[in-house]
Amino acid sequence: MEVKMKSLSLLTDLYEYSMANGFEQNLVNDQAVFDVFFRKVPDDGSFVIVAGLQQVVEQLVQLHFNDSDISYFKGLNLFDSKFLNMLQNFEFECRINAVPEGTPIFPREPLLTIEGPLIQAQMVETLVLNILNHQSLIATKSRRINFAAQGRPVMEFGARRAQGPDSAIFGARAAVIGGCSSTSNVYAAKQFNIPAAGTMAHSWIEAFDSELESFQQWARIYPENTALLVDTYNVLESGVPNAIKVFKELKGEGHAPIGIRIDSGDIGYLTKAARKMLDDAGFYDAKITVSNALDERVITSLLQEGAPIDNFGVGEKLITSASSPVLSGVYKLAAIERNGKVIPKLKVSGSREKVTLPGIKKIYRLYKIGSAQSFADLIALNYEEIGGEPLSVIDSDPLSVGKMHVLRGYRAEELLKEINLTHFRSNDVFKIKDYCQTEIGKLPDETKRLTNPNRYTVYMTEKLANLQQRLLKKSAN
Ligand SMILES: Nc1ncnc2c1ncn2[C@@H]1O[C@H](COP(=O)(O)OP(=O)(O)OP(=O)(O)O)[C@@H](O)[C@H]1O
Ligand SMILES: O=P(O)(O)OC[C@H]1O[C@H](OP(=O)(O)OP(=O)(O)O)[C@H](O)[C@@H]1O
Ligand SMILES: O=C(O)c1cccnc1
Repeated sequence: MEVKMKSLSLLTDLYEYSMANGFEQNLVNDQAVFDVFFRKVPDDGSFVIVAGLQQVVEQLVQLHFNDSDISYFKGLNLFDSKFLNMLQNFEFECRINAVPEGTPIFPREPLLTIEGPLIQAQMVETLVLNILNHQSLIATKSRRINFAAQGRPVMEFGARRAQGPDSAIFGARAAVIGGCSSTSNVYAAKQFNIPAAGTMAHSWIEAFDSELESFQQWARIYPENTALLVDTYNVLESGVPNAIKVFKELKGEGHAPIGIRIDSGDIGYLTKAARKMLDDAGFYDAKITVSNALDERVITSLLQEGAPIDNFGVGEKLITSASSPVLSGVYKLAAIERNGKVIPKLKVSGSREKVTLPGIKKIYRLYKIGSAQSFADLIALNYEEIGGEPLSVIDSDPLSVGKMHVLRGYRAEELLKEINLTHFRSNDVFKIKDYCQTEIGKLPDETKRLTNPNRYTVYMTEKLANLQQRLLKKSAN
């Protein structure tokens, strides 16, 4: 049985409840639509891999407030008794549309929308962002690291250096969505049905009187799983020769060794020399695993210099997204529904980049007819017919020149899907990983490279652009 995340109803910023309490007294019957989107991709990449929807849904459907929560709220002396009564009998009534986990998504596109009573939709902002921002950040980092590894398996090794237990557990899940093949984190492996993997620590080797004896004892206990850590004393003079001795003994007993792990020093030089030694001894199939503060930059450099590496173990730089540790996904009001009328909302800001896209929207991935490769995305108002031709669109990037284009001969695939909250079944993480790889496969190659990727165009329809302009003008009056 799958273990669920603990209830996090109070994982919120106080102001969500201060506003909700105020809305209860003012706009109690208003419905709202909020969009989750981000403006900047970590590591200057071109897309984010969305992850965390399963945990968002688990949290929202079980959102409730027990007696101790209510008495805590009472003690704050901020909230009206009507509001506290509502919390006591709380049932989440909002509808959610979201892109499936594993979808690559671009700046300004709503990747999740929440529609329902204003009070409720406001209350869940912090929790929704907390979950989506974390898992999407790590899935995005994992995609980069796995892209650099060019298909070689990457084991997630980060539990000891993650920022606390939840980052380790949900980070491991996100790392698999982004491309990792296994995790050393046993809790995450059990919870999410991920293969648990690992080798040994230096302490195993140090604990014995000699390196050779430590290897022999390991081989005796795990004859079918002998990956020996060869860098405790001296990789080429001691570690690899001792590993070869043990592999020969194992071979005599009919077992095939797994290989070696190198965790320090010049990995390029050491793996080449170790590969030669293993091959000279006839152990062509013994795999070389490396670790030590690896990330996409180091992995790219190692593979460029021809390092014969079969597997990577990646911890701290992945689980903390060390080189770019923030995904600033935001939660913005797109519309209010009052007395059956939809009123689009816009946040105007000093910076053009921060002006929001008003109204209830849908997003589409666009393909030329007959092509499996997408050329752009499109943000449209929810009542627009997309797929008919021709369609007037404009680049949604606030820094673009703002020229209108006419799209012809395209196919549009809608990305936001309504989530059935009562019968939501999350996919297996490996299914999500496969889906992620398929979806990335549909994007232009230039958008995927690690350095200076080409910006992928996200259009908005003329109608949406006009609405934004109209509201901007109105706000200036
Ligand atoms: N040939 C290489 N090309 C690029 N980066 C490398 C190469 N070999 C190792 N590295 C990376 O360089 C960094 C070296 O870090 P550091 O100096 O801490 O390692 P170290 O010398 O093995 O020390 P320690 O034993 O403390 O880990 C690591 O991130 C490692 O993965
Ligand atoms: O470098 P990372 O990408 O985070 O990968 C995980 C690191 O954790 C271990 O080191 P540690 O020194 O904690 O323990 P050890 O004695 O097993 O090497 C392992 O040997 C890796 O170096
Ligand atoms: O199993 C391993 O080799 C491992 C696990 C966690 C961290 N470093 C290495």
